[in-house]
Amino acid sequence: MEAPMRWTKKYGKFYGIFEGPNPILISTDLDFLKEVFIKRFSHFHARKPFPIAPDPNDERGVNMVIAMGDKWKRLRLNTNPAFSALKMKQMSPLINDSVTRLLRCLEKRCEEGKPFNIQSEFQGLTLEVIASCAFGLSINSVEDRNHPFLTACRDLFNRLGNGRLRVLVAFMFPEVRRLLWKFFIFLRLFIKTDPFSKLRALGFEAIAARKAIHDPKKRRVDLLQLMLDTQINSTNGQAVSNSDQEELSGLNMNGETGPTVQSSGELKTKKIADRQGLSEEEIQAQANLFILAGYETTSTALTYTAYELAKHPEVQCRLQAEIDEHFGDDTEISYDTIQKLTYMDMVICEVLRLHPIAPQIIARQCVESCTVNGLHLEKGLVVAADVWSIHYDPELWGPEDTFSPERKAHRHPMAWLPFGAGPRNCIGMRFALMEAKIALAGLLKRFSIQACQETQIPLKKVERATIVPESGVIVKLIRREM
Ligand code: HEM
Repeated sequence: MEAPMRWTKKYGKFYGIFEGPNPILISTDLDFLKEVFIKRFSHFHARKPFPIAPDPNDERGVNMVIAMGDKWKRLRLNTNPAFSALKMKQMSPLINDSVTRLLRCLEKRCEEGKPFNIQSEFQGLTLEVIASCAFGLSINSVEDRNHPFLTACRDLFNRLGNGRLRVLVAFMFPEVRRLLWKFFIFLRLFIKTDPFSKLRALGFEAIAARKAIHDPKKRRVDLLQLMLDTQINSTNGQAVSNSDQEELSGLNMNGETGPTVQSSGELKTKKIADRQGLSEEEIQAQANLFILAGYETTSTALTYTAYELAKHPEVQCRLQAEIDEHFGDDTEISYDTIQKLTYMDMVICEVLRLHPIAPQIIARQCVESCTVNGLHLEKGLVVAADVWSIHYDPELWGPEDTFSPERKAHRHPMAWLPFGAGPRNCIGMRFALMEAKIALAGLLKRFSIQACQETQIPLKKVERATIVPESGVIVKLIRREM
């Protein structure tokens, strides 16, 4: 976590490291990063290769994070509409249901009057929400902390943090990556109880269950259904609905240069092929990915927010005033009202600036040699943003590195990177922010979060697949006078 910050202080805005034999250029030069991530995207559309992963061009079972080139573009084009503002609004009642259950649990915590780890409450919430939206499953992990789905996901994230030796071997000898991956797939044929296999099986079950529903009145609007609809639409020769065309125009291999998908190199405009619907294997792979990408990240964002609010009661009071002004006694926290909470937005932005959750993934691989701002970059080179140094840069954010939501009025498009940047940024950003805001509005309307003796300040963090508090965040809840 701290190493790139130290190196940036020592070597400046550009320097290189090797991961095994693989060269990585690390930079904090915002204009250069803007070229790589946004403007020259057609030369940098691949991610840094994952140490142990399937072949990115593999037709089956590749998810959007791993896929490259035309394969990635087709997955993203087909999935983007599911994350539009309209679809978020339609999905928000599902989130509200889970938040209502969360509030009942928090009511009990408050009555007990004892300190508790708020991270595990948020984990129950975000897993329930993403399982509902990505798989159509009702798992009630908000109340049932030992739900097999929740334990499988926790187990999976703990495992992702282990296996450093495997990762080291894969970095040192890139040619064994695919072999290692095939070996693990082979093992899974026999060990059907591992969390990956469980998730995969659940994904296929969910697709089959959804396909068996023929009554349009029973149709749910969720991520799974919207991905299945791409199959129907493409059979009709209409891969995406007209209302989604606008959303799709935002995805552009050329970054900022206009709505048409065009590029140099191998990425050509292939409108029909791009919009060909998703296969079942692909839907299952994306649904699994959403569980992994949406569960721990969003619960961690909520946990860091609780930590900062507990430490800064004055910010919490101002946020509560904003929530009271907009919500009155309504029980349902509507999507439209959430959009009006400008201070809430500033608070979350500031939390994610101080606590980036997945900065290590914000990197691109050069797929075609080129020169960017006078620097020649060879095909295969990985360019990574040093997110920590950028987020804590006093020239960008002012001399204080304390929590101060008001400072948001900013800046360069590459100065704030919690969700990455460019056409390959986080597809779930809108979803995560909506969920976090609904949860916080519900919570802060009824309770105040209070730091106590057990609250670890400063917070120790640990780097696993994401960067999380080492032992959660312990707080107390106090009921508000209404
Ligand atoms: C606070 C919560 C979240 C954070 C901080 C976060 C962060 C990130 C980051 C940093 C990236 C890499 C972006 C880049 O390389 O430019 C990413 C990618 C991604 N995220 Fe998120 N994420 C969050 C929530 C979610 C949710 C809820 C979902 C799905 C429901 C999701 C799905 C994805 C996917 C599929 C990608 C890969 C996109 C691609 O390669 O085209 N994320 N996320």
